[in-house]
Amino acid sequence: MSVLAVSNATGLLRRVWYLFLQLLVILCYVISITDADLADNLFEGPTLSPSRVPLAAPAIPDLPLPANLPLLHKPWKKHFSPHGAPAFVVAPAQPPNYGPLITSGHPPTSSRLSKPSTKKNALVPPSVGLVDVAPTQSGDGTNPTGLAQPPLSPSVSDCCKPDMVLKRGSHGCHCVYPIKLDLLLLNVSQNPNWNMFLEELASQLGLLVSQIELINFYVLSLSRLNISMNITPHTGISFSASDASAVNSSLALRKVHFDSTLVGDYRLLNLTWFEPPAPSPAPIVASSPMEAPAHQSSTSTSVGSSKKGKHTNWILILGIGAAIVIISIVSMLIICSCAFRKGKPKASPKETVKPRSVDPVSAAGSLPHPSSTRFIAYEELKEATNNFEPASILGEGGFGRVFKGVLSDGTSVAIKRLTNGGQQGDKEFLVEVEMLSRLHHRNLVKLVGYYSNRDSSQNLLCYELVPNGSLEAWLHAESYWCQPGLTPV
Ligand SMILES: Nc1ncnc2c1ncn2[C@@H]1O[C@H](COP(=O)(O)OP(=O)(O)OP(=O)(O)O)[C@@H](O)[C@H]1O
Repeated sequence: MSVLAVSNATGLLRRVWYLFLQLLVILCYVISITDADLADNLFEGPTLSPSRVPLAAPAIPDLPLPANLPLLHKPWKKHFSPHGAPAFVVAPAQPPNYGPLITSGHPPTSSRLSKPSTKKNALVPPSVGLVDVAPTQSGDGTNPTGLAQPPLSPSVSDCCKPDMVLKRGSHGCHCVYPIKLDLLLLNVSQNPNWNMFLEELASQLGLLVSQIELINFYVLSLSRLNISMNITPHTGISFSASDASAVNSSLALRKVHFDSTLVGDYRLLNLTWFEPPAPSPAPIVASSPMEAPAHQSSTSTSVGSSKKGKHTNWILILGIGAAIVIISIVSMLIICSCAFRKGKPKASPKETVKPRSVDPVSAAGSLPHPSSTRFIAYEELKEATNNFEPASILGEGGFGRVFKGVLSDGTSVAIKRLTNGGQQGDKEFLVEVEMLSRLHHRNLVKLVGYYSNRDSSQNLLCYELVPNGSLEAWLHAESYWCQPGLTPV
């Protein structure tokens, strides 16, 4: 393989290597981005727990979520955090700011709040529940406000999976994914009709009353109440994105109006939309009750799903990386093979010079002749020097005698007849002719032409005649011209 081809291949390899490094950098960047997403997912995991529903919601725009929420990459649940959540509102996940008006019938304990979405036999309609669970009315000392408690659903068991609740009115353990709502009621009357409240809420949200379950409440002041509820889907196991968005929109923009004699104005503190974790419906019936707290179960489930996502992402990253490496290697091989193929014709500098500068054979038995100067027939040279008569000798050098002559076109020339140098001499002669024919300088005698015949071992060079003899002749005139066979020009 020639030096040229090797250097070309090295350059290409270097380029391919740079390309490979660039791809590697891009891959690292992709990995870092994906890692950030993974970190986000992991961070987000625990927040999926119903017990960690954020109350101090981040600021969000006033506008409700669009009706067509993205269905791809759906989170397991979505928080529709309304705007303007009052800072003094007590988070459901945190110990409420109990004042002297805490109701005694159903003290809102944090343990209840940690499992808001699981209920046992919550099949009692609100009206019945109201009768069953309503606390003692005002004036009993336990509830100084005299506020009638909302009809909370009975306590529950852990029949359902995390984030799921029992569907009201169903038989067995029929679990569904709810929408969790936290409303701040700003002007609750002394003795509100909670049934009417639920009816108004359900009708304006396009729901059935049986779909709404009140799960907790905090009394914040004389007329303020923080109430939590689950809304279960009428059909299927979860709400669609558009349904959830519609509920969020209606409440966030306060399109739902309650009778002023009931609860007055309100604020949507939090809305959480739960969804099945996979596109395929989640199993409806849970296998066994869970001993662990719902918070832990849910958290572990979330982390598990995050791990699944992480695993999938890593497979994707590894796949992309492997593809890049394979493509790089294949490209490198292709480029190398192309380079070597290109390098072959350029075999060697020696070989490249010959075909370019030497013509095909001009006489039988002769080597290829140089094209850069004129080939003069032997007969013409013979004629020009009178058959190389001794009288035309100009001098003699190391390679042979030099004859004075006149070519057929009248050019006076000095013809150097080289002594036999053998086949190797022929080669060297032709190379020299090639070189001499390309040399042009005012102090150099111009080569007019040449004659070469390998068979007869005749090699002659024909120069321009330099009149007035040589410098040596002028310096040593007598001794020079006295040499036998030499005559002044
Ligand atoms: N172009 C020329 N015109 C006139 N005379 C020439 C020319 N070339 C050579 N001569 C004469 O022929 C003699 C021999 O020349 P040649 O070139 O063969 O040998 P050289 O240069 O003297 O020595 P060497 O053989 O070592 O190169 C020269 O001394 C010169 O007198």
